[in-house]
Amino acid sequence: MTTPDAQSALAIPGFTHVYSGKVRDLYAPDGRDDQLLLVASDRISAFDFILDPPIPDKGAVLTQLSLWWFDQLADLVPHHVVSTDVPDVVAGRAVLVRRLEMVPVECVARAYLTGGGLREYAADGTVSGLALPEGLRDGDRFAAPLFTPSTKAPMGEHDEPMTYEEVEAEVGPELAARLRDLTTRILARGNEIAGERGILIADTKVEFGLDADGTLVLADEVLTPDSSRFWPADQWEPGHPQPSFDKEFVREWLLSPASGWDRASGKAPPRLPPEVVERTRAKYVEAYERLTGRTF
Ligand SMILES: Nc1ncnc(-c2cnn(Cc3cccc(F)c3)c2)c1Cl
Repeated sequence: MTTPDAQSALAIPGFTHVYSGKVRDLYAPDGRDDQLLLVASDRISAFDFILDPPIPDKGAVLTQLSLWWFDQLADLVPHHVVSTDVPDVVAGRAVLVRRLEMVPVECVARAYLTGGGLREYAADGTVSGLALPEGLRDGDRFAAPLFTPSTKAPMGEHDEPMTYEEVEAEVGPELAARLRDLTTRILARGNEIAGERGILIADTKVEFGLDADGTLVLADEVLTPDSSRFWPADQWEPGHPQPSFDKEFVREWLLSPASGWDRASGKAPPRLPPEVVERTRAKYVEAYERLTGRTF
C-alpha cells in the first residue's frame, strides 16, 4: 500500500516506492519479491513534527551506524542485510534487505525510565504491565533492561503498550520469550559498548521478522538515535529529563523565544536556522565516530 505522499517520495529507477515512514522510505526492487530497499532520509522529527530543513548526511550517518551495530550483534542474532550496493541516488543511506514476515510487535527495551514509560509508571506504577519499585525518578536506571513491548500503531498514531501476556497471545509463548530475551540483550550489549564511549542508550525499539525457514531475524534499523534515546553519559542526572545527545540543539532552539514557536499552539515549528542544522549534523557524526571508532 502506498501512503498519500507516495508521489513526494524520491523515484528510484528499478524500484517501486512501497511505504514512507516519518524519516525513512521503503522500496521494492522491480521483479523481485524477496528483497526490500530501506532508505533513510535526512529528515529529522521532533515534538511529533517532521522539521525543516533536513539535516545533511543524517540518513547516511544513521544507516552506517545501524550497519555497524548489525555486525556487533551478529553473534547474538542474524540480521536482514543483503547488500549496501544501492542506487547512486541513495548511496550510503540505503540498504538492500531480505524481505521477512515481520513480527507484529514493537520490541522495546528500556535500560532507564523516561518518556512514555515514565508517564505510564507515574499513572499506575507499571510499564507495559510490569510492576516497578516505588519512588523511581525520570532517568533512573533499571538493574537490567526491561522488555516493554507495544503495538505497531498506524502511521501518525502512537504505539500502545502491550503486556507480556498480550505478546504471548499474539505470537505464542515461545516466540514471545525469544523476543524478550533478544531485545533486552541487544540493549544491554548496546550499553556495554556505548557506555565505554560516553553515550547512554536509555531505550531502543527493534523489529524482528521471520525468514522462510522460520528463523528469527533482526530487521529494520538497530540502536540508532532515531530508534533509541541517546544521552551523553557525562550529563546523566536522574530526577529530570535528560538532554538528548542528538536532538538537544533542535529542542532547545524550538522551545526558546528565538524560534517564536508556541508548542502548545499545535502549529508546525518554524524552519531551523543554519547553525542549529549544522550543530545537529555534527552530533550525528560525533555519535557515529565515537561508537564505531571510524571517521565519517
Ligand atoms: N526486512 C524487512 N522485511 C519486511 N518488511 C520490513 C519492514 C516493513 N516496514 N518496515 C519499517 C520501515 C522501514 C523503513 C522505511 C519504512 F518506511 C518503514 C520494515 C523489513 Cl525491514
